[in-house]
Amino acid sequence: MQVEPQDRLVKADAFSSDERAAVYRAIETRRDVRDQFLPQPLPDDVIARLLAAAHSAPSVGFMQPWNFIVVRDEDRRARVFDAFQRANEEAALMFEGAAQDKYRSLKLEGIRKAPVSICVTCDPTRAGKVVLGRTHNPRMDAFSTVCAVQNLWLAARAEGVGVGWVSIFHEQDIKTVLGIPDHIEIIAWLCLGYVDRLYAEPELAVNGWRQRLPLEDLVFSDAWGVRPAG
Ligand SMILES: Cc1cc2c(cc1C)N(C[C@H](O)[C@H](O)[C@H](O)COP(=O)(O)O)c1[nH]c(=O)[nH]c(=O)c1N2
Repeated sequence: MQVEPQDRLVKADAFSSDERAAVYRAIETRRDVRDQFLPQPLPDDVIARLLAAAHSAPSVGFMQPWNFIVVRDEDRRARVFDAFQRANEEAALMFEGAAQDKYRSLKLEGIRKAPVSICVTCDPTRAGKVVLGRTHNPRMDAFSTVCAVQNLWLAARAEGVGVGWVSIFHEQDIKTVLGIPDHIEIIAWLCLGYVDRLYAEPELAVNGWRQRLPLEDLVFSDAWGVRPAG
């Protein structure tokens, strides 16, 4: 007997209030971690769960364009740190005066302190030339990969694992260190390790770099610029 697609539907009730609270707690207390990493290694089964969470992400045309390079090797991480340092100096020079001093005072990576890093990449060729849903915006493959990163980030919060996203480097430098082919795009360098303390607010807000915008300033009603009534 043929199984019709609708026979594959399963019950989708709302979560219990405890389950909901857990989801929102992960979302609200997730932080970008630079310095709070504890030295103990992440067990393989924890890494496997985080990668499974990432791999559960939505993707355009179910393209699943991601790869995950788990980097434990200290020498490679040291070379990535060197690439960060070079780029970070270039970045500092893009700010002027007091902002440059402030920028230099910020901690913006935990590449060597975190016991493991995961480089998340996007393969634009994963599902052939024409991909359902990506026909009119090729960047949708990268957006899909970012969804995988966010899944991993939230799952990590629930596991007591901190994640720090580092993007201050020339992509080619990291490709050279990890042997990544030319056509693959690097989406994220993630530093991972157990944490027992996290900032209650984004570290950049705590350090006075930039504050969270009021949500109501960002929400429009029906058309751009139209504020919701009331
Ligand atoms: C695409 C992308 C790239 C980066 C980041 C994030 C994202 C989404 N963030 C982390 C960023 O600073 C942080 O998410 C915000 O400051 C908000 O803080 P919480 O994540 O809520 O703690 C980040 N942080 C950092 O210290 N160095 C970096 O290179 C980057 N790069």
